Amino acid sequence: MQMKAYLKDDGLLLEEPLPPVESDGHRLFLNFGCANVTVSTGEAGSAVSESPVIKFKDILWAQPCKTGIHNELEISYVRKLGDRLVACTSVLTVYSLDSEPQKREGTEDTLCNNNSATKVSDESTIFLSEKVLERSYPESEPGRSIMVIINPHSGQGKANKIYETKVEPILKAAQCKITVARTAYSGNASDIAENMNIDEYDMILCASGDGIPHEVINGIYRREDRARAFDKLIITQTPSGSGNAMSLSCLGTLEPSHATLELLKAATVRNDLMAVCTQDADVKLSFLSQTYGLIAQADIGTEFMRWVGQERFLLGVCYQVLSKSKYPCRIAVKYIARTKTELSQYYKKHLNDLSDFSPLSEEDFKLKYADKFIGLEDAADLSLLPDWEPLDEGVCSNMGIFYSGKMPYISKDTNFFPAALPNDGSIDVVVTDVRSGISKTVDGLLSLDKGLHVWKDDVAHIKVEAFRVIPLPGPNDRNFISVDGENFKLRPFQVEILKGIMKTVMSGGCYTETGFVEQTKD
Ligand SMILES: Nc1ncnc2c1ncn2[C@@H]1O[C@H](COP(=O)(O)OP(=O)(O)OP(=O)(O)O)[C@@H](O)[C@H]1O
Repeated sequence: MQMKAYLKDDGLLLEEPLPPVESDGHRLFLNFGCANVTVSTGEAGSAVSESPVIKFKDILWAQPCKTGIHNELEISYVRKLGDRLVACTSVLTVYSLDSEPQKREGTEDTLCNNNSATKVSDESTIFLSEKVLERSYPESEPGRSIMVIINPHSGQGKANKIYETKVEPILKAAQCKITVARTAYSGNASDIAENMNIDEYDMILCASGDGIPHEVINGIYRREDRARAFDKLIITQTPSGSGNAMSLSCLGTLEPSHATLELLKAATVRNDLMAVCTQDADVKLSFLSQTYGLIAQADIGTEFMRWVGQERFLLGVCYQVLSKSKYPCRIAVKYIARTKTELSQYYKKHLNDLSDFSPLSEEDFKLKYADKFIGLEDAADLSLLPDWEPLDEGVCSNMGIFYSGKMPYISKDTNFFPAALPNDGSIDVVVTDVRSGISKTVDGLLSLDKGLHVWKDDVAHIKVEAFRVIPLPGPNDRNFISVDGENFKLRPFQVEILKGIMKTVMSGGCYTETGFVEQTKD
């Protein structure tokens, strides 16, 4: 006999709690007579069910059971096993939760009741599974068609294993149509995105670090039908690299199986992108950040230490701070909010802005300021941009960090842009001055997890529509510019916002909570 389950508002109430799930590291055991269990690999562990409810938020798929027995459904769902989620499938006899069946007569809930347990017709079984699916995907679509792009070299080379053990079992249990491509060279993800048949897919899932989403948006940007392609495809990430800002900022997790569940269930949001151009007309899109100075040195300048793992960045930051390195430059901006008070007011005003889903056109890719920079004899010449303003020369000559970004979390515990908003048409910029001294710099860096650094007096925090950075010769032998965590040739560059170009998914329809609204002053 199958386990009975009752349809409730938040999920399926089982007659008794689910039995424990156990894993020996290779196989998954679920000691449950009526359960089919997906085989998984990964770490060993066990999970005991506290609740007898399979919540809709954990349900991946529901379909009439192959046995053809009425109101028997095959339900796939995730369960917690240690820190991660595993996919399970159970056959359940589903009834509505109806302690008073007479009240429900003539309504859809007469499908079933827990007293009389009446079997329903074939049609009702289909209806029942559709109802479960509908409730399980209130903000998204079940069974999406996904192009998965894995960078086997991401992080410490574990992206393949992470995908196969933590991501794919959940996608398969959710009946997604999956095509897997593994990158064979740097730039391969761009080529895939440029040439893929967009009609076959709903989503591009980057099983990688942030380098692959960066390549994907640039591959799509090169397409002749880029407006239609950006309109059609959702771009998302399961974390597998050393930098996974997209999953942290949009899906709120660095754990690949949790990210997979989130990306299946989360709401679609339009996110701004940034166009980064140089004077020789080279335009690259960026979804995350551009940085010059301390952070770029700590990131790109420590590439030779990749074997160290994520700690290499921290080591790089410590070295830069202790050596009091400065990175002279000139910066000009087109302000949106120039003071912290203005920025707070702006943030509150735009916090609940909704995505505009009207179709994109070539107009949306038109750059407003690029032609006033490309080919300019003197990169510092602002005469063609009367609304732009140079940043303080003293600060720029003693600059420690220049960091501009779109998404709030750039890495674990680093809430660098707590005031970032997905589609408001602004770029957040943070600039520090090395004259404030090591202790203040360290104090600022220690406040990064809560995003409190932006409130420090000696940290400039502004919102802009566009900006220009001109690196100047300084005391260091080798300086770097990083765009989305990738090395960008050292030269003057200009960035402007492209509003709402990229479709992605975000838990709750917004960026991961940063705490900025609580900190804003009136
Ligand atoms: N097969 C490949 N061989 C070499 N490089 C590759 C290959 N596939 C992708 N790449 C490059 O690897 C880089 C890093 O990718 P990704 O962001 O996925 O990993 P990561 O570990 O987070 O990297 P990073 O340390 O740069 O943040 C990208 O710039 C991409 O172009």
